[in-house]
Amino acid sequence: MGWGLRSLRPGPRRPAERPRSTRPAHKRGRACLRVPLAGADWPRRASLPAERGGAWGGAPMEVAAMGESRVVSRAEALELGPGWRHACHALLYAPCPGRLFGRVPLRHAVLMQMRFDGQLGFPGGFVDPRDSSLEAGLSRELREELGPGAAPLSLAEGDHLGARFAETPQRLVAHFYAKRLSLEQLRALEEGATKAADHGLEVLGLVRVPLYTLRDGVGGLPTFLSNSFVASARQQLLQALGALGLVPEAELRRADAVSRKGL
Ligand SMILES: O=c1[nH]cnc2c1ncn2[C@H]1C[C@H](O)[C@@H](COP(=O)(O)OP(=O)(O)O)O1
Repeated sequence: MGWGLRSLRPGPRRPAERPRSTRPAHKRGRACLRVPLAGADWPRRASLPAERGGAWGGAPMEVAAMGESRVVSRAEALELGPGWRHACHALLYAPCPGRLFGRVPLRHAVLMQMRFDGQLGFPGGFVDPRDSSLEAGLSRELREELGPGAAPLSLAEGDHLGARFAETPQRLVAHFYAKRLSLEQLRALEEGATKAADHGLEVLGLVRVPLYTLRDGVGGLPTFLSNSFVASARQQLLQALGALGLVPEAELRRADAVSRKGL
């Protein structure tokens, strides 16, 4: 089955499955749900650029206290049929040669956003039945949340990094994309984001993720990871940083462990 409107249309939901809404009034009816994602890493893809080669290797992170979910390819996700909702979010990043305090390499600029609910997440959102494809839905959401500067980004199937689906609390597939920009493009996005329709409403501001760990072993990425993240965003961040080779995996594991122990 190819992409079709039917595959995006949510099926009937039992009232017991309906979560309490924290949505702004204008988006009520479009459910905001936590997606419990855990377990194995996203499949590696031969088509990934060389810099995406880092393998996650050992035990998966965030297994504890997570519900059941499964990895699914983009094509398989589209075969799930009616009754499944799809959400697409994207990690936008750029090489960043600068050094903090003149000595700590910044490595890359990676964008996340502070959401209306006080949690951190990636730009993106639910795909609507009227969107012609997952990527069209993602592009629409990026324009709403990042402003007109997002229009030329044109995320494509090839930028799909992975997806997971879960049956509870609602049948939802969480797709994740990554796109490498130039630092100039990323800066232009940051500057233009205050013109976005959602700015000051659903999106309170863009933030860059610190990809370094400071000398005290806590400042930087470990502290950032101790923030509150929406749904699977924290896991998506860690997996993408590893898969894209933006942070060495040993450092990622350490930052994850430190942030969990309590700072
Ligand atoms: O960054 C994210 N990573 C994974 N899942 C996310 C992220 N942000 C939100 N979500 C979840 C929460 C909801 O179940 C859906 C859609 O949420 P949202 O992006 O707020 O949707 P709209 O912009 O209102 O369309 O994904």
